Amino acid sequence: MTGSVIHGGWVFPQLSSFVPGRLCTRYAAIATANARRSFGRRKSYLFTTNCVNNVAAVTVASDHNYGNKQVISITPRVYDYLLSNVREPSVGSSWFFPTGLYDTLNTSKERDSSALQVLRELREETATMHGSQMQVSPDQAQLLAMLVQILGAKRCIEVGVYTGYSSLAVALVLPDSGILVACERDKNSLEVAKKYYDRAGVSHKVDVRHGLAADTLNSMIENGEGCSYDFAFVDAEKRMYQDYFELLLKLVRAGGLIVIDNVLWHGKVADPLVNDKKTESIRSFNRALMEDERVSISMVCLLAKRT
Ligand SMILES: C[S@@+](CC[C@H](N)C(=O)[O-])C[C@H]1O[C@@H](n2cnc3c(N)ncnc32)[C@H](O)[C@@H]1O
Repeated sequence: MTGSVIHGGWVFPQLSSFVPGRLCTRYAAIATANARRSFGRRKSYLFTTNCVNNVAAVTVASDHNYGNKQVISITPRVYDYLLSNVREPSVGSSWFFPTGLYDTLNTSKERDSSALQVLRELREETATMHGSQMQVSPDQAQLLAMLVQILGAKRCIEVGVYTGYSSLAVALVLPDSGILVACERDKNSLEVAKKYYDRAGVSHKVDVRHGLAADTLNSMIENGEGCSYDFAFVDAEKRMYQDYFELLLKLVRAGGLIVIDNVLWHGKVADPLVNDKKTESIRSFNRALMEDERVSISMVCLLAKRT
């Protein structure tokens, strides 16, 4: 079975030579699963995202290796510009397109203006917390939400919720009948997430699962939920990526989408001098994906600046 491979996105050659301590790259790939032995023929997509944090300068000239495209410098100014074009909700804005959240919220004037700001408020509260750099950036959240909408997803899974920013972005665009299974091992973070699900009026769409994500995913499979999900986002333990991927391939339907974060891992995967366990594990995961004919993949790079 042959899977089509989509290669898109941005290239950061010689990444390790650019202020490596200040670069944090995340990557994601899109994969199409063409076949599953135990679940029959299927097609799903895996999408992985990158984030480059605090990039001082990434300067690369045009090069025929990159199709004569110039790899642009990403500076804080460029990233600020990008962020200024993100529709994170603010009062009166219809960030998330004509369907989903905004329509729902408009049915209740009371909820309207406050709920539209919930993501922003969650981000602000998270910024004061330990581990806040783990949260996806507004542009990443917007992309996740858009992918969910394009897919028409109703049943979603998130592995690694933290305080809930990415899961809230997804839940907000799900239809009222939609569900997001939110897997997280840290109870305290989940308390924050639940508070904001409530405030945004999406608690009924989020099935919070406290515990180790692999256990939760396994129990969902045992529960007969195979091939019943449209979308999954993975943003948890890096050394578990291959396991999460295999479990999610069983849970996500043919034609579904799996998004995997952090696959460039601060640029370390491209640096031969870095050989720690997490980096090695992500490298090996990326290599395996390249060979995996069950899926079509696409690696893209998103930018995020640490606060
Ligand atoms: C990068 S953060 C997730 C950020 C989140 N997606 C957001 O945008 O705010 C990773 C989270 O995964 C959780 N995590 C790590 N390993 C886990 C595991 N084995 N099972 C469940 N959650 C796990 C951590 O507690 C942490 O909250």
